[in-house]
Order: sequence, then C-alpha cells, then structure tokens
Amino acid sequence: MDRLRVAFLGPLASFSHQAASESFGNKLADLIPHLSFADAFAALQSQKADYAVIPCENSTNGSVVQTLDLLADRNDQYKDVKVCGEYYLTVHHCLLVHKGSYRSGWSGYDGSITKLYTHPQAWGQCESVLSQYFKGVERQDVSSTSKGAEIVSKHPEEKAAAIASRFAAEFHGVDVLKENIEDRADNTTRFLILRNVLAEKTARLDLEQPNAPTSAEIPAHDSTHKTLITFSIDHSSPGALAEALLIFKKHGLNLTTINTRPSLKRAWQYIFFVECGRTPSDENKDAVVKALQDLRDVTEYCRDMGTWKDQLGQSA
Ligand SMILES: O=C(O)C(=O)C[C@]1(C(=O)O)C=C[C@@H](O)C=C1
Repeated sequence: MDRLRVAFLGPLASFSHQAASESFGNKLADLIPHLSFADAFAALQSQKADYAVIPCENSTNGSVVQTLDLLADRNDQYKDVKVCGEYYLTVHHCLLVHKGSYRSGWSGYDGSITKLYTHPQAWGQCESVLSQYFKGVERQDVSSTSKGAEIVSKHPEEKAAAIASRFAAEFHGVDVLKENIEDRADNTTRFLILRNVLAEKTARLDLEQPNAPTSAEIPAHDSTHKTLITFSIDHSSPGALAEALLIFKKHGLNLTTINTRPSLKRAWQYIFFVECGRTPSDENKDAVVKALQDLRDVTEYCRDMGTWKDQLGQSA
C-alpha cells in the first residue's frame, strides 16, 4: 500500500506533530510539517497531502478560530476537504528557556524574563501562571509552540521563554524552567482529521483512537457518529435560525456544538458551524442526507463537511 502523506502544523515537536504521529502512528505514513494551518489545507486540496491533522478546539480556551475560518472556506479554495476523524490530545505546557540560562531552576527564578513566545492558542490555556508571574511581560505570537521553542534555542542574548511541550524542549535542546503550567490538568485539544475526498486511498481508512479520553474524564455525548454542517441564513427573516436548528431535531440529530464566524459578506452576518451526533441505526441511516435537503430550503447556503466516529468515551 502507498504511504499516506499527513500534513500538520510544524516545525517538528509541535502539539499538532504529536497528534499526527499518535493518530497515524500505526499506519505507513509520512508526516509533513507546514508553516500554517492554511498551508496544510492548501496541501490537502492540491493533493500534496492525503490527510491533515488540525486543532479545532481546546477544553480550556475554546475554539481555534483560524481553523474555523479555513473550514468556512469563504472563497471556495478547499472544496474537496472534509472531516473524517477526530483526535483528543492531553496538552501539558512547559516554560522553556535557553539551555543553561536559569541554572537554579524555577525555585531560584529572579523575574528577569522580558519576552514570551507561543502560539496564540496557548496563552489562554496558561493564564494563571502568566498573570501571577509574568504580568506586563511582552507576549509574542508565533506560528506554533515548537517555533517558540526553536526561537528560544537560537537566541541566548534574549531574556526570553517559550510555552511549549516537554517534547519540544528535548527536540530543540532547551531547558524546562517550569512544567505543567496549564490552568487545568485536564487541558485537552481536539484535532480534526481532514481528508481530500478525491484521494481514493483516504476512503477506506479506519481512524480509531485507542487512548481516547474515557467518559469518566470527559462526559461523553450520547452518539457514536458526528457530522459537521456549515450554513448561513437570511438574518432579516425572523425565526430563520430556529427553523434551521429544528431540522436537526426533526431528523433525530443531536446538536453537540454550535460555533459562528463572521460571514465577511455583510457586517453582523454569520457562518454557523453545527456539529450533530447520532447512534447509527437502520431508521436514521439517511438522516444527514435528509437534513441537508431540508436545510437547503431554509439557508442561504449549506455544506456537508463530513461524518466521522465520535472518539469521546469510546475506550470506556
Ligand atoms: O502550536 C502548536 O504546537 C500547535 O500544534 C497548535 C495548537 C493549537 O492551535 O491549538 C495545538 C495544541 C495546543 O492547544 C496549542 C497550540
């Protein structure tokens, strides 16, 4: 069988790398780092990659809006990209400093760090430590947590630290000044596994997560398949959103999350991202197709973004 090409946000040792290697670890796969989520989407659309592993939400900090904006696909750039799986990664952040720069460790830390680097999504996962020890310290967004670690490794002259994983510290040869700086021990990021629907070999892959969080750790949804549908509505028509959401109920589809992003067509008009779940049965096997037919009557546009196995609580 051909090797699978899996795109993720690099450089190596990012959390996305970890999610990609864990979710495709038992397959013949080449993991290909990309500079941005947009680059990974573009590689998937142009079939330079068969899959992409992209973060979409974090249990502490909420939605990854950059990913939602790419899924919104306002300019029809990624029309063959669909979701085919999900992966939950427990995310532990560390404060990383240039090798040998703080020899007495966290207990001897003198408050001299003047700059912090990380991916924008990580700040909101570590607010307690940041507000307690790094008030007023400059925060520099970088393209990924591992990019932050790489910068710190290359700049001994800066009094800087990066927020990234222990794996990134080892990979980039920097020291861990403090570990587990995330606000919550159960800090988890959900990654979507995307595929190009035109790539033949992606149609058959079974993507089970053997180590998925169990229902004791995270409450499971009462469903085993999830579907993502994006749509926009005519906001001037009273009840248009309620009407659209009732269609999910009519077809026995349980709403699990709803997100919005600006449509960028008119101010205060939105694209809705609705995830719904169902336990597959003979009765509901056409539920998604029927719901999409009905939605087309009440929405301005709507798009089926794929169906995949719910991994929450599957290993319980
Ligand atoms: O910067 C990384 O290491 C990433 O893989 C991105 C990302 C994200 O966007 O959510 C992934 C997991 C963590 O939540 C923090 C950052």
